[in-house]
Order: sequence, then structure tokens, then C-alpha cells
Amino acid sequence: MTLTEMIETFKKELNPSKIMDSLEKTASFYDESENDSKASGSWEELQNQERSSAAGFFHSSERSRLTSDEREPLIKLTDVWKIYQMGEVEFAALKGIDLEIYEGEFLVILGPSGSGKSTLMNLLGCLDIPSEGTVYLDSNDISELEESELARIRGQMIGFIFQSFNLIPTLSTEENVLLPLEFQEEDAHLARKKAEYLLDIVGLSNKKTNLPSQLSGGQKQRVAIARSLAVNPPIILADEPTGNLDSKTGDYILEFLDGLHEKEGKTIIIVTHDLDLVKYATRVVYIRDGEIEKIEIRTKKEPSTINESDMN
Ligand SMILES: Nc1ncnc2c1ncn2[C@@H]1O[C@H](COP(=O)(O)OP(=O)(O)OP(=O)(O)O)[C@@H](O)[C@H]1O
Repeated sequence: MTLTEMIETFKKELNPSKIMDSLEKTASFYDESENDSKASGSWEELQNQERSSAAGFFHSSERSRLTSDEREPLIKLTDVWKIYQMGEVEFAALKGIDLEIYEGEFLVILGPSGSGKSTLMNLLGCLDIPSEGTVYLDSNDISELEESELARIRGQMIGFIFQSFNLIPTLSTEENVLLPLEFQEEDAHLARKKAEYLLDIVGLSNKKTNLPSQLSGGQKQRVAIARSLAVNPPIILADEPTGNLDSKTGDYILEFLDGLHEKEGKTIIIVTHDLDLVKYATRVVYIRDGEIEKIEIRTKKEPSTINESDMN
């Protein structure tokens, strides 16, 4: 293959229009699976299980039929403080955060280094509990849930994508995608079928037996996206998802997340210090020194009032 052919192949691989085809494929997969299981019963069981937990499904969730006045936020933070104790010294990383996140938002949380973004991400993802204040996930006060119950609801509601990918190094690509499905005690055959489709959607069906160490950074992040979608959660929470990627691969990942928002109505929350991501947002929350300094409700692609000087 000549260099020009290689570049053309690479460009084709990163063609955002392919993402849209892929997403349509995803939607039809979930439709087909639904029909399949009506015959076998197993999918219906799964759906009932998911409905009862209000996790929703790829489309036509109960929630989206409600008007905005009737909707409860998916995640709600009320006067949330996070105080780190370092010996005798206390440090308040978050100071009285109030934030409600609704279905269908593309929320970008921006702030300079040390402003409290990762701390906030851990609380939004219910991976940590606040020092003071309340975090609600799907109307549940997380501090009142048993750890196992919280893990179950969190697993159904939120798909996580991290800057460092967080793949299990000893598991193959397919096994990494299967992991969240195992926690849901899903039928093994159906789980494998889903993992195959999800790897196909992110363009990695030929890498399913590879270990993460045998993948490029962009491929690892695509596996992480496939894994985050495995249980079809309504929320995708991403911490600097393009931080370890070159700009072209990063754009591909963002276009994919944008497609999930536009086509599948997923609620996307991205925590970042990269101003470029603002163009995808329907709302930008700007934090500084542990406080929300500015909230911008916007139309995608519209210029933002937040600029480089805010990021220092
Ligand atoms: N475990 C901890 N113990 C003490 N202080 C901490 C701890 N974790 C974070 N901090 C402090 O809390 C503040 C917010 O940290 P956080 O990691 O949330 O910031 P950030 O906005 O994500 O930064 P960056 O963009 O550099 O990753 C920082 O001043 C940090 O030093």
C-alpha cells in the first residue's frame, strides 16, 4: 500500500458520516433484539428489568414522553461540598455546588486546572460521596443507598469514559465490553451478541480478541465507548475523553458522542479543560476554585463567551 493510499484509508476510517450509519445500525440492533426475544422471552425479561429501574432504552424511553415541567433531573446536586482532609488542614475542592442535569442535555463542564472538575465528575458519577449536601441519581439520594444498590443503579444509569481508558489489561477487547453486562446477569448469548454489535459500531469487530496493549489510543477509547454503551445507559459521563488522543482521533470520538446525543438522545456529560469541546454543548458549566462561576445555555456550534483567558 502506498503512503497516499494509507492516508486515504485512514481518512475513510475517520469519516464522521460512517458514524451515523453505525448509530442507525445500533438502533436497528436493539429493535431486532427486541423482536427476537419476544419469541424467546429473554429480551422481554431484560426490558422489564430495565424499565423497572427507569434506565430507559435506546429510543422511546418513558421519560422522553414527559414534558419538561414533569421531568425529574437524572442527576441533581444540592449545596454539595467536597472537603479533603490533609492531616490537620482541610481543603474545600467544591463549595456549595447546585446543579441539575436533565435527559437529552450535552453538558460540558469546563474549568482551569485545579478548579475541581475531577472532584465534580466523581460526584456526578456517584463514584464518591459529598462531605456536605446531597447527590441524587434518578431521584435517589445516593447517601441513603446500600453500596450494592448504588452500584446497580449507577451501572444501569451511567456509562463511563475516562481519559486513561480504564480497560482491564488482561481481558480481550470483547471481554472488556462484556464486563458491565456480566454485572447485569444478562443471558450469555445475548451479551456476546451485543458486544459484537457494539464493537462493530465503533469499527473494531476485527480486534475483538486483541488485548488493550495491542490497540492504539484511539482504538482503546473506542473500546471504552463500546463498553460504556453495553447496558444502554441514558447517561454517558466522560472525563477528558480526548485528552490522550491526537486531534483527528479526538474529533472522531467527539463526533461519535455527538451522534449518540443527536440520534439516540443520550445525555452526555463531558468534564474537560479543552475549550474546543464547547461547540458540541447545549449547556456549559464553568467552574473556578470549586464554585460554579458561569452557566451558558447554548445552541450547538454557536460561539461561546468563555475564552482562553478563562482557562488560566
Ligand atoms: N485527595 C485529595 N486530597 C487533597 N486535595 C485534593 C485531593 N484531590 C484533589 N484535591 C485538590 O482539590 C482541587 C481540585 O482538584 P481536581 O482534581 O478536582 O481539579 P481539576 O479541575 O480536575 O484539575 P485538572 O484539570 O488539573 O485535572 C485541587 O486543588 C487539588 O489539589
